[in-house]
Amino acid sequence: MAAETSTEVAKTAKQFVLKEEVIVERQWLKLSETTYTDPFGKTRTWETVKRTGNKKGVTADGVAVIAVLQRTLHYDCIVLVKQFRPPINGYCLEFPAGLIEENESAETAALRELKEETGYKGEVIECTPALCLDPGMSNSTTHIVSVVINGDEAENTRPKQNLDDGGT
Ligand SMILES: Nc1ncnc2c1ncn2[C@H]1C[C@H](O)[C@@H](COP(=O)(O)OP(=O)(O)O)O1
Repeated sequence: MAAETSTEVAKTAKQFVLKEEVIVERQWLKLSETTYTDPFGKTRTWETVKRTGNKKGVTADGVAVIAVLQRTLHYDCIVLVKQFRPPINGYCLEFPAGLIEENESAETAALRELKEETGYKGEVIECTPALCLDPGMSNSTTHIVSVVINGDEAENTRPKQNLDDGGT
């Protein structure tokens, strides 16, 4: 690595957002122009995507569930769901996931989404803090929730999905 020389400008300025202007807002998402200061104190802009709405009593936008299915005489399995995702015009194999509802805890949302998307009833083991998985584009946050499923229990032997319509 090159040694710092006296001609270089020190990157010392504390960075912060000055303003945010909404360019377009629709039902689910909005695109904004975020004006912020760079490390040298210069004003710059960023294109930012945020979810619309201001849900009360939630600690993140969504949850993703790492669910381990445990059954006697079987290897443990991680449960994934296959879903069509319009932004990529293709199908994804994903952890069961979804948006947290108003005043719902991450743990409750995780078990609800797991039940809706896979039919399994799980038990929460661990939950991460809210994680921002794509901060270069969005402020959207997710809790990753670890769950175990007792596959020997009667209600987990023939799980059935129970999805809503999805989309608009
Ligand atoms: N960008 C978007 N465009 C259209 N519908 C959206 C959307 N983001 C979310 N939705 C809708 C679709 C779903 O009916 C609903 C909630 O989705 P979800 O099941 O909680 O999350 P996920 O899509 O991760 O499974 O929100």
